[in-house]
Amino acid sequence: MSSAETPTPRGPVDSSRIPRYAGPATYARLPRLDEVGGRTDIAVVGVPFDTGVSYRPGARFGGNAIREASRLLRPYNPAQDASPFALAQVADAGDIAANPFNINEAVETIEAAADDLLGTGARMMTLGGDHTIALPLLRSVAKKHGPVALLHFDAHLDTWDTYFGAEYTHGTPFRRAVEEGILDTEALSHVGTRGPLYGKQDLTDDEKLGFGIVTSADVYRRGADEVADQLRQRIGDRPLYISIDIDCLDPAHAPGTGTPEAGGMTSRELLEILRGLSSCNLVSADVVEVAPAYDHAEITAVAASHTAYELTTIMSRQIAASREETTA
Ligand SMILES: N=C(N)NCCCC(=O)O
Ligand SMILES: [Zn+2]
Ligand SMILES: [Zn+2]
Repeated sequence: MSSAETPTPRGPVDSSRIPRYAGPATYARLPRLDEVGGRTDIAVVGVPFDTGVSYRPGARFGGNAIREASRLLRPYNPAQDASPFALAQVADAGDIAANPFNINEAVETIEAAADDLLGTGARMMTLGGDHTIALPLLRSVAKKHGPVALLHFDAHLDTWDTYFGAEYTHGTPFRRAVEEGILDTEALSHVGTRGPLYGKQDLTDDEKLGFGIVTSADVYRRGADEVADQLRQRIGDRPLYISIDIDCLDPAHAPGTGTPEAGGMTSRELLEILRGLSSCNLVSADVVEVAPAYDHAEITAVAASHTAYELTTIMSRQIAASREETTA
């Protein structure tokens, strides 16, 4: 497509004219999908679903809490020297309506809705919801790209087998994904892992599935830059999916979550690692497990809104770069 045919993206509401606290919240005050003709380069979509949790519920309210907390985001991202909402069209695609009383049906609904969005050519920036939703999202992404590299930021492994006999839960999505062959097992990493496990076997099982682990202590000792370099080398130019459980952060940085664990990363470390991955081929991403009932002063929702902002910036820079390549 020539640049003449590329419409100028419609950006966020101008906060110097309409106070940022006015009006209904979309992510970053961006237009809704219907306001940009149903087509967008990046679709920010909520998944208000938390039937898969093993402890505190409430992540069903996470997406809207992140939208509310994102009102203060500004259009230029100095850390990546980019204006993400000008480089590509980013729009808020609303919520996927998943059945709260039937996990299997919800998983199917989420996959079908993701198929529709990805089918339009959009990349997805999903706001959860509990971590169960990563499985149907990965299924859909793999239909489009083949098995993808996965970076999984989380206190937890989420590669357990079942809970109370249920195979789709927030503790099991990545075991299911490996079993289903939708992940590229040469490039799977957990980042921010910590906390008690059921037994040592959890680690053996996880390693057998193909995962490497960067613990939160590793991040502290080695620093964000070195960790990002190492991850980038492992990922190479593979299509990459990033799944961020906000409980990768220390409860001091993200109290509003369902299964908090002490000793986590700071939000500065998380944002810096993501910035260090800006050259990766990020095809879609999620930020999950924000449970606003346990939040204070929007600490968690603000961290999540900035996390999604860095991810969106990575994607929009790549979209702009590949557009330039095809017009050159
Ligand atoms: N994905 C999250 N947040 N937590 C998984 C914890 C599973 C457990 O209760 O053992
Ligand atoms: Zn977790
Ligand atoms: Zn998780």
